[in-house]
Amino acid sequence: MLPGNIPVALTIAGSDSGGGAGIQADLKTFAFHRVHGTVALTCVTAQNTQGVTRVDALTPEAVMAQIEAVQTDIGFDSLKTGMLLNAEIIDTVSQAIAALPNPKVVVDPVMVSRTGAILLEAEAIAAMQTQLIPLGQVLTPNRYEAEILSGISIHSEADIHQAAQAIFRLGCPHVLIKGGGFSGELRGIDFWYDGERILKLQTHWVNTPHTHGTGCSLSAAIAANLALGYAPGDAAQRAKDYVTCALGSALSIGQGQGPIGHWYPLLKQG
Ligand SMILES: Nc1ncnc2c1ncn2[C@@H]1O[C@H](COP(=O)(O)OP(=O)(O)O)[C@@H](O)[C@H]1O
Ligand SMILES: Cc1ncc(COP(=O)(O)O)c(N)n1
Repeated sequence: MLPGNIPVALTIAGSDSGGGAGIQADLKTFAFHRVHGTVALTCVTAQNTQGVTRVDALTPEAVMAQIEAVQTDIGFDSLKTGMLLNAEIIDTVSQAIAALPNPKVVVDPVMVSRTGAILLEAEAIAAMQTQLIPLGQVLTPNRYEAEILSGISIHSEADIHQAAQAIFRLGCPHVLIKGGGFSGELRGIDFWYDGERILKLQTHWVNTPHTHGTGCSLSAAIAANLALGYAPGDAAQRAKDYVTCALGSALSIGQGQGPIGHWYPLLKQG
């Protein structure tokens, strides 16, 4: 048995049968941070490296029961939300989070998969904006999600700054706009805004088509680092480093976009 307190994180997200994104990415990320991962599953996707062929939602009651089961026995130091699919699940998850005493919450506002599948119903976007986002400590939209949440179409660094400020006004104190969808010199640069300063989180661009699960893994790594006790800004920088390394070991499996390789630290040990 390990001594001391084991850090625990909870992911409230969907399942990806291909093992690249969703709770599968989250649990791998937690494990590689030596954080015990727990789960409240919101939906099951039939998914592979090429696309999503079916989505089945769990009931909001089933989602709430999972959160309560973890909370009343194991507890958790941080949580992240991923694919929530519909307004009813967002409502339930928001109620559960609002009842927590001192939550460290990362909201990944998952809307569309890399392969173009809808992962959040259009009528649920308002619930995401008004109910869930104000409860988060860190919010991690990609380019598309930042455009939807801010109403600003992003073509330049000035647009990113404007979007970050507009999203900040939704009520989450740290906004990280992710740069996987940017082009030119903005490619791969993430923008961190805390209401005062905009910081660039920059590593290097990895030239691979196998990027499935980068966003899920980034938000899970932020949650893991929050569970480990890091401050939000440090947690974000460490998460960015983690995802960059995992992209460098991405897996060429399936016919489409393979997942990032979480076990790069083991490969390094030989
Ligand atoms: N090819 C790449 N090389 C380096 N970093 C990348 C690459 N693609 C995405 N990233 C990084 O992965 C993280 C997830 O970003 P992004 O792909 O924009 O999110 P999502 O998966 O939600 O669409 C960000 O830190 C982004 O900068
Ligand atoms: C269950 C689930 N959750 C999240 C994503 C987004 O990940 P990506 O942007 O890499 O497709 C996904 N494809 N599936």
